[in-house]
Parts: sequence; structure tokens; C-alpha cells
Amino acid sequence: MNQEEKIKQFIENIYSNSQYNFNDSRYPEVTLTYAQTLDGFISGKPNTPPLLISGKESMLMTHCLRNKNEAIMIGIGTVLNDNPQLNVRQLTGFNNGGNVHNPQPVILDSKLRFPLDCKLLKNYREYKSKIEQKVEGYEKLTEIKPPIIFVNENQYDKTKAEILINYNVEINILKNDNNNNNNNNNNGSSLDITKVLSILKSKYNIHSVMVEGGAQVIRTFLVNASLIQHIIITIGPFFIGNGVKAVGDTIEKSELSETSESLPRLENTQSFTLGQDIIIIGQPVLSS
Ligand SMILES: NC(=O)C1=CN([C@@H]2O[C@H](COP(=O)(O)OP(=O)(O)OC[C@H]3O[C@@H](n4cnc5c(N)ncnc54)[C@H](OP(=O)(O)O)[C@@H]3O)[C@@H](O)[C@H]2O)C=CC1
Ligand SMILES: Nc1nc(O)c(N)c(N[C@@H]2O[C@H](COP(=O)(O)O)[C@@H](O)[C@H]2O)n1
Repeated sequence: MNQEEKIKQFIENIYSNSQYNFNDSRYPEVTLTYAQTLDGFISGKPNTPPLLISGKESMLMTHCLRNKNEAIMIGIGTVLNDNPQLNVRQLTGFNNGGNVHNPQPVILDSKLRFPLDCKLLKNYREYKSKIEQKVEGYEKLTEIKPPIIFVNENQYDKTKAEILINYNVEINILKNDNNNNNNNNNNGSSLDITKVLSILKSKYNIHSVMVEGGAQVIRTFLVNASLIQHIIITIGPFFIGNGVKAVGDTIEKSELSETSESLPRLENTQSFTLGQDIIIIGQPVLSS
């Protein structure tokens, strides 16, 4: 077995050895996963270039997790800062007819700040054009799906939405609900994450979602930890001293969901090293 096969096998075991069978008809199965430094940062200061925390091997694990999950969710902050691709290009068989798949990108973006020139859209449009023109080898390309974006009904630009819809981007409009249990650091404009998840399941038939970040999205899930089934954290073996904290600033009690009085702890934990990185895996449990 090569390293990729070993990591894939390991990931299969994480999901199949879960201590409980995930069986919630309302929501997809959620894996919260990100990479942080030893001092708890997921990136450098805002508006600085993306910080590579994962080593070669743990980045391969991230691509295997993307391959394993049907969808990948990030906040618009990450799109704007990193311009990510969110694909599985490091896996054997990518764009070569192999048995790998790109996850469906899902973006939380109340005000529809999604840039028209970002890689998520550019990659999709190039893929679609090659398929339509049947360019040589087109049948071996790994499918790229247009993003699904969630916006707030009172905050998004409808003209921009029309442009994106013409590019096959799915725009889901959520009503403003000030009583939701989400990230209240966000001027009350956060999208209701339970609604987002239930739409992904009921409208798009998405059964598994990998939540990749950034900090505000991680925070939203941790304060609503009953929505998470697996947590997988890569720790890069270095300090940076300053930057964007994985979980942000102090969490106020009012932010926590009704089902929990604190942030979760992990049970069924496993830890191991991949290259020089430390991987921590567990299932969140809530104290009520
Ligand atoms: N090391 C790692 O593994 C990773 C690191 N990162 C890093 O994270 C940083 C970005 O983090 P951050 O700035 O916090 O941005 P996020 O990617 O977390 O996006 C946050 C934005 O998403 C929108 N949003 C809408 N609804 C919600 C909701 N319910 N909960 C949370 N956000 C919501 C809000 O914008 P609006 O009000 O406009 O809707 C909010 O400002 C980047 O520097 C990136 O490099 C990102 C992913 C992984
Ligand atoms: N697993 C992991 N390790 C790191 O060191 C990272 N910086 C990230 N970042 C996440 O990956 C996205 C970039 O993805 P692409 O390489 O463009 O496919 C970035 O936006 C973060 O979500 N992840």
C-alpha cells in the first residue's frame, strides 16, 4: 500500500468505526476539520497570503477527506482571503479517469461578496467548456461542480446573483432570523447553520459535509457542536505568535446553543503523526 492508500484506508476506518451510527434524517453527517499551529492559529493576520500549516502528508489527508465527503463548506472570508480550489488534485486518478471525486463547494455568504473571478468559478467554467467542446481527454476529467451559495434575503446583490445563476451557481436565499444560535460576532448577520444543513440534505440530497473553516465558521459549528459528528485537527509543529485564531476570541455563554453549556470535548480520541504533523481525531460530546 502506498501512502495515499494507507490514508484512505485510515479515513474509511474513522467513519466506519464511529461509536454510533449517524442516522439523522434532517442533516448531513458533518466533519469539522482544519489545520492549526502549535499556538492555535489557522492563518497569519487577516489579508495576508494563505499560510501553509499542513505538511505534504497531512495535506494529502485533507484531499482524501475532500474525496470522502459529498460537500465542502467554507465561509466567504476564506474565499476572499485564500481564493481556494477545494478540489482533490493531489489524489491519484485526478483528471485521469480515476475513481476520485471533487466535493460540492458550499459557501456561507450573506452579502454575496463571492468574487466573479475566483478560482472556484473559473475552474468550473473551464471544466464545463472542455466537456461541452469535447476537448481531448475530456471524458477523464474529474467533475467540478458549480458552488452552492447561501445568502441573506435582505443583504445580497440581486444583479450579481443573476450573473452567478447564469453560470449555474446555486443561490439559496435565507430569511433573516435574529433568533438563530449562530456566530453572534458577525453583527447578527450570520446565516442559520441548521437551515443551511437541512437545505443541503433535503434539496440537494447531500449526506456528508466537510467543514474546512475559516475561523468564524469553525466557531459557529463549535457553539452548535451537536451538529458535528467528527473533528479532525492537524497541528503543524511550529508557532507563529500572531494571526487568526482557530476558535476566535472568548466565547460568550449567549453564543452557545440551547443544548450545551460549554464548548464540546472529544471522546473516542485518536492521535498520530503524519510526516512532522500531529493529527487529532475525535467525536464531540456536549456537557449540558
Ligand atoms: N488552516 C486551515 O485549515 C484553514 C484556514 N483558513 C483561514 O481562515 C481565514 C478566514 O477566516 P474568517 O475570516 O473567519 O472567515 P470564514 O471563512 O470563517 O468566513 C466568515 C464569513 O462567513 C459568513 N458567514 C455567513 N454565515 C455564517 C455563519 N453562520 N457562521 C460563520 N460565518 C458565516 C460571514 O460573512 P457575511 O456576513 O458576509 O456572510 C462571515 O464573516 C483565512 O485566513 C484562511 O486562510 C480557512 C480555512 C481552513
Ligand atoms: N488542511 C489545510 N492545511 C493548511 O495548511 C491550510 N492552509 C488549509 N487551508 C484550507 O485549504 C484551502 C486551500 O485549498 P486549495 O489548496 O486551494 O484546494 C484554504 O482556503 C483553506 O480552506 N488546509
